[in-house]
Amino acid sequence: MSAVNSIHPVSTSPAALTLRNVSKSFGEAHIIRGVDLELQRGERHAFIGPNGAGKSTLFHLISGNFKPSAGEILLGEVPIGGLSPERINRMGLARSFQITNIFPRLSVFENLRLGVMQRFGMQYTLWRPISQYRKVTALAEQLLEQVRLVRHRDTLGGELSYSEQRSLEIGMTLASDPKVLLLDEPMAGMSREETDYTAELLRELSVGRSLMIVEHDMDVVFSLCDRISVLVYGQVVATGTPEEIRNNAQVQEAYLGKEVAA
Ligand SMILES: Nc1ncnc2c1ncn2[C@@H]1O[C@H](COP(=O)(O)OP(=O)(O)OP(=O)(O)O)[C@@H](O)[C@H]1O
Repeated sequence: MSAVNSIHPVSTSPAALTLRNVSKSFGEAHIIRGVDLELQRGERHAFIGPNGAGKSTLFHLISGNFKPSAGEILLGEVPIGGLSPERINRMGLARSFQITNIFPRLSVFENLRLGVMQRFGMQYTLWRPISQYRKVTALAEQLLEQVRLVRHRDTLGGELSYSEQRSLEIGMTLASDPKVLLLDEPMAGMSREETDYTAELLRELSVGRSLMIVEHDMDVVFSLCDRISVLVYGQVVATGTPEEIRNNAQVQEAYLGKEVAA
């Protein structure tokens, strides 16, 4: 199957994230098989593909949860393949998972403040300069507004609705002020209304960053993203603009069918 390789002119090089011939095997199972990709600065890029194609595995490789069996991963111009997730996070890449990952017994504000403290490598201690405390508080307040949770400032994380919990989680992901943001199925389990709301939120929050998402909701993928890559059996079979992917007969046949043609 031939790849559609059109580079969307979102920004000039170097790319925010580069994958060169990235592969991952578990024993004899070759799950990711030579993926090449350039995520441009400011670009919103989706990975789509059938269940088991390797989308989550690819995210695990980029975020440092798995070590590549072969190939190169660069954040900007710096190789990150095989580094720890914490180190990669400090270098400017943040990731959220399919499962919501917040502290249910802390308030929304406390969750966000914890995220900001982690960014500065701060632990909970009684002794901290007041200036640092103010900075952390100000940044947490800013995040609270960005993820539109001001009215839930003092609500416990566990008492938010599901989509509000995902908004909070996105806020915590942003607490490290990442250049590259990876979101794994951010709309999973949401109603149509919640999905539309979250898509709009992501559009706002991704300004000035590069976003890579894995998402099964094709309406979101095609309206939110600048480019889409189609992963089948661990290989990128096409990369292109939504229009290019929509019109790619091989993609329609191999995976999307009527969903995209409609
Ligand atoms: N640690 C592991 N050891 C062995 N096989 C694994 C491991 N992690 C994932 N796999 C296999 O890799 C394949 C790809 O899984 P992955 O979760 O990356 O797919 P996916 O495209 O994200 O699927 P979905 O859309 O269902 O989430 C699957 O066959 C899975 O069983």
